[in-house]
Amino acid sequence: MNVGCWRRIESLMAMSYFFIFFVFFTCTVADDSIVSRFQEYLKINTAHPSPNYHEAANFILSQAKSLSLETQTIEFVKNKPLILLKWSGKNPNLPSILLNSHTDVVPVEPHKWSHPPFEATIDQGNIYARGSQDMKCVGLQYLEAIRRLKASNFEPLRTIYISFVPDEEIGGHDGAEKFASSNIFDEMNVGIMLDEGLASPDDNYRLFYAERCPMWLVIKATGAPGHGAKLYDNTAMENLFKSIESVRRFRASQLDLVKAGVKSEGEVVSVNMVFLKAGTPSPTGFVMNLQPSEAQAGFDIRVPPVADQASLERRIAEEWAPASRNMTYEFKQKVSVYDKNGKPILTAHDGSNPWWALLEGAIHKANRKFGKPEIFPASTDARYFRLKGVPAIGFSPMANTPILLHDHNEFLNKEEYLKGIEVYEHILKAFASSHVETKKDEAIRDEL
Ligand code: MET
Ligand SMILES: [Zn+2]
Ligand SMILES: [Zn+2]
Repeated sequence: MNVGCWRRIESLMAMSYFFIFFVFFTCTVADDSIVSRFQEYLKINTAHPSPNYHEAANFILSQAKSLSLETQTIEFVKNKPLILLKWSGKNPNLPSILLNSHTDVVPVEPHKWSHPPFEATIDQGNIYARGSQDMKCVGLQYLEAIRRLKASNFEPLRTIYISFVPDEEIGGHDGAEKFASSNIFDEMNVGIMLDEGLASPDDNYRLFYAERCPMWLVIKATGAPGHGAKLYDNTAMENLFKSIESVRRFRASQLDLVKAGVKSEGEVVSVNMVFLKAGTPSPTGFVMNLQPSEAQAGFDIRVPPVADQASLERRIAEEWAPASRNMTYEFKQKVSVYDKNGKPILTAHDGSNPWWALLEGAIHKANRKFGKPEIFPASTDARYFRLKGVPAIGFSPMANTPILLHDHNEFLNKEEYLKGIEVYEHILKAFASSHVETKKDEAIRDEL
């Protein structure tokens, strides 16, 4: 080989090194700005009881502007803005796609966190913040996927809406519930909606077709007050404890079904005591030689759509808070697991729902796996949309991630976040290009 030939090989090699370096450098810079935008959103403190909704709204609106999306700010209730974004499809007559996320997060106990919950610190690639899993990740991943689709000149056939709603963590009544029953929503002609799911500790994503419904129960016992030294029947405390024992027996029976592998978490009724309130306060704590005349306990109950909700209500009235034991009860939140025709609220997840196959295909295209469809063990805004007959799938692309929603030290790994964007890119491409005819959930339930 002559010298000239060597030179040419050398310069070709130098060019390819430069090219590889250039691609690597460009990707890293792009990834850094994607992660910075996520951090910016996480730093906005939208924790209850006083979420900073306006700052979150301004941030989302500025992102929407950079993506040339149409925007609408809707206040069904003053100071609780719902941001609705729109990317118009080439065929606006086809049913649209709705991507939903909530902007609020649950409160924190900051001193129990290893990193401050509203600083979005990155430690060993993990982004620590309240909302990193539940569910600011998903909201921004939708937008980042749209950014990439726009950059590749993709044009959706169907219109894509993206909603950022307030108040999910306190029941969604001033957010998704009002939105789903508004004329604005009816006019959107939504054919499929996506909402939140859960992280998965293994490498299978989790997909949800239904959810348990919350029944937040407070039971109250009354009884004659008396001397702290006297043993007698029917005290408020004794009456309450008989109920608590009964609740605990029921709880154990449900947990046993899960432990034995007979049912999954979403298929049993969960009941957890969340507060106890009793006693007569004194400047040093509580009066010790007085048996109180009232005692209360609160329970977070979650009921799967496959359970008999009416019989659970009978159990509450007859065993957990019977009038015969001087007890009363009230629900702080009670959501029916049935629709107006008495059918359980769920989204078809078999061949009758073409969206399901499109979603699974898109996840495979992104080289990811998923497990068997599940019932979401907690509650989401998806139920309001399912109630309107719209198929809804719960999905948060977080594999190989511990489940930390509502926990201390909530985090999401940076690479997992970036991977999720790619997954949504595939899903949106599949959904927005699809011509498939789809049925409303209500029609599918009628056939069941
Ligand atoms: N998503 C929250 C939860 O499951 C809020 C539900 S409101 C009834 O606890
Ligand atoms: Zn959530
Ligand atoms: Zn939550």
